[in-house]
Amino acid sequence: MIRSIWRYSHLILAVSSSIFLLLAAVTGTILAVEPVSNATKDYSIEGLNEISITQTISGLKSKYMEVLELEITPSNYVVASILTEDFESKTIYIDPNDLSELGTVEDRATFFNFMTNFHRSLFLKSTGRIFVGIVSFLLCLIAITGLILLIKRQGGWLKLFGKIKERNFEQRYHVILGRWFLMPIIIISATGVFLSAEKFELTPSYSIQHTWKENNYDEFEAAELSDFPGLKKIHLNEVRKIVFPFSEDPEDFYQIQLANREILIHQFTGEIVSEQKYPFVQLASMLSMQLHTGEGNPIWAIILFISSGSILFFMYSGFAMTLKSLVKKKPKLTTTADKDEAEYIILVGSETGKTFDFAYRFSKSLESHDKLVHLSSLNEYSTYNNAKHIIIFTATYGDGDAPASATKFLKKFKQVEPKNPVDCTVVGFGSMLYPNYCSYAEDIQKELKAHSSFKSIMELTKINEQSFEQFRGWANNWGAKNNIPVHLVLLDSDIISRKRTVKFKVLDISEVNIDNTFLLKLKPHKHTKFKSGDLIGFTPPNARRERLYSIAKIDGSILLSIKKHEFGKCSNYLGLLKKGQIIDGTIEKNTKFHFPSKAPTVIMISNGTGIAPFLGMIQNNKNTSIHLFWGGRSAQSFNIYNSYAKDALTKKKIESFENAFSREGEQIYVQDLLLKNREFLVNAIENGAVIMICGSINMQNGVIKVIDNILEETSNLTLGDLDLNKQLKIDCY
Ligand SMILES: Cc1cc2nc3c(=O)[nH]c(=O)nc-3n(C[C@H](O)[C@H](O)[C@H](O)COP(=O)(O)O)c2cc1C
Repeated sequence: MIRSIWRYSHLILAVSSSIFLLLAAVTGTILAVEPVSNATKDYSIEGLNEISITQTISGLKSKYMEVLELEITPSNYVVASILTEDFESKTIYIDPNDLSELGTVEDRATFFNFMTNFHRSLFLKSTGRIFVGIVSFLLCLIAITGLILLIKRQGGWLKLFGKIKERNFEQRYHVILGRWFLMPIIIISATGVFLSAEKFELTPSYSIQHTWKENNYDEFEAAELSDFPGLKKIHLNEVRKIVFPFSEDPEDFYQIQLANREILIHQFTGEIVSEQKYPFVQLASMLSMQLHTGEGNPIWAIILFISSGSILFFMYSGFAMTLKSLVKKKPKLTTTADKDEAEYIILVGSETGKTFDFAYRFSKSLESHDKLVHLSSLNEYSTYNNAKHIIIFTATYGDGDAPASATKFLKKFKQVEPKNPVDCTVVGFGSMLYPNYCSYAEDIQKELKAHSSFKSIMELTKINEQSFEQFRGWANNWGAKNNIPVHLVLLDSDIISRKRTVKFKVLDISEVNIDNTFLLKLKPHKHTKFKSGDLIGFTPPNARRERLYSIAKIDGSILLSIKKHEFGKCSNYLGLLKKGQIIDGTIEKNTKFHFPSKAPTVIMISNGTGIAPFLGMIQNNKNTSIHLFWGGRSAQSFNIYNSYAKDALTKKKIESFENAFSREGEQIYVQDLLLKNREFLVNAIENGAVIMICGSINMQNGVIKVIDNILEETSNLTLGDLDLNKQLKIDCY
């Protein structure tokens, strides 16, 4: 909720100021070039701290007929306004060491004058200046809210420069540029606000009032300038400006502006007549000007240039992200039954709506079996007169917080007493990139388990990064448990992305093994591109749904490992195929699960039919060190893959291969093999190994848990790091 407030304020401020902000950012970027180009002039004087001002003043006075002013710029240029013997008035750069003239001060380029006017007032005079002042203020607020959001997103100040979780281009670079340039932008905008406020006299007024006793200086004993006590100790590096006495009137003094004060010096005696410190507001004004323009500090000017330019990117990426979230589909909530007639209650916690898509597919598949289903958000949790099953799908946000449509759930859950006991299941949608992976779903699961009216019929299932295959795996398990064959429906978006149908010839089909698994070898009729890890889809006659299988590319053909399911229309249809028969199928690229040929080591972890894509990858391996772990019920379960494994070992395509059997011998799972090999595993991961996991969702959960624990105990790396470094590839169902 609080995060939403920051997010909405950030967005509203950005939208409302966008056009002016765009103009201010473009002109600001151009103006930042000026101090950099000025810095390229070779007038900068070194060693100003060794030149006393008495030396410079007396030198100038004897060289020229009259000296009006001497200014030391922030770039250490020494600029003198003088009158020559020919009564020519000039403003020149000088070298105070030998008083030579280095060049004439040129008028400022018309282009930069034009840009400054545009930047300050958009050529709209006072109205424009007011606009620009307001836009600076808004920019300051946008940058501050942005920084707060960024800190929250990164998990605190200390993690500001930590790993970035965002993958999407706009999000990722919004964060990357944000952490470098938000602070300079806050400085640019805050100083801009100050300068505008000063222009409209909204800041306290200041002017230095020097006082001295009149007539006190009419009589004096003149001293040599070089002996002036007030001037002797001041060096040029401390001076901003010296205004020379206008006439020989003893009450016309040298006015010397230093960094924090101004002094008046008697022009004949050298006595300090008055000394006044600048008020705080004046110091703030001088500092604001320097910080806002970058004058005299080319490095800061370059930072200003990049920061102003980055505002343009923030505007683009911010609007692109907003647009994407605006065009996202409204959650579908059309289900058959109202809350008190439905037997199946599906409750959803979602921030951006994607979890609703999953819930909707699931609800439609239940409805296809004439079940009465009610779908709503978790926030609408209530009593349900007829409910037998409650299925909760929820995402996690922030630091393990509830997503927008679930923020009220836990409070309501404590207040609402259910009418009947119900079976319940929780599915967490999250991302392993976050330390609190699916933790809001865990919180809900805990609450449900502690409540006597709710019977958890399955352990919590976690779906990483909206993996449809993982979700399908969960749906199949849920279906098996409740005797409802769940066929997840196609949505419009799926239909658009459906692939071209290709004809395949059956080259071979194996016997079914003791686990009801068989191998099917196919050859595409026409030239069709595919790789191990891609998916092939079949829609059996009279079925509405396509079923996907992971491909192994063996000798240029497709090898599939298929487990026959009791209700599996597709697996039973494929099981009846005969050698030479032709079937239709579609190939779906699955680039995220292709073999990482540049990795030094690949660790393949699979169970059951999940070994299939690995068999193809292993056969085509050139020089990657591959370690294969496989889990199944018994040694006999592996028989259908034996010839491939032997071939791989003899041809040295793999370096090691270990089996875990759950129903014989040690009765262990594949994750137990990882525990046994923990040292090897950590070492390989730290040296860039890629881990590929293929098989059942339960196996995936077990394996991920083990890897997570091993890393936590023995390495600085986290699962999130592996995902980010593309060292983790998962294809489970
Ligand atoms: C800003 C942000 C914070 C997130 N925080 C977490 C988190 O703490 N734990 C987690 O498991 N997933 C986290 N996620 C991932 C989402 O839960 C995941 O992408 C989910 O599928 C989104 O579902 P939705 O689109 O229905 O909101 C986060 C995502 C974003 C964009």
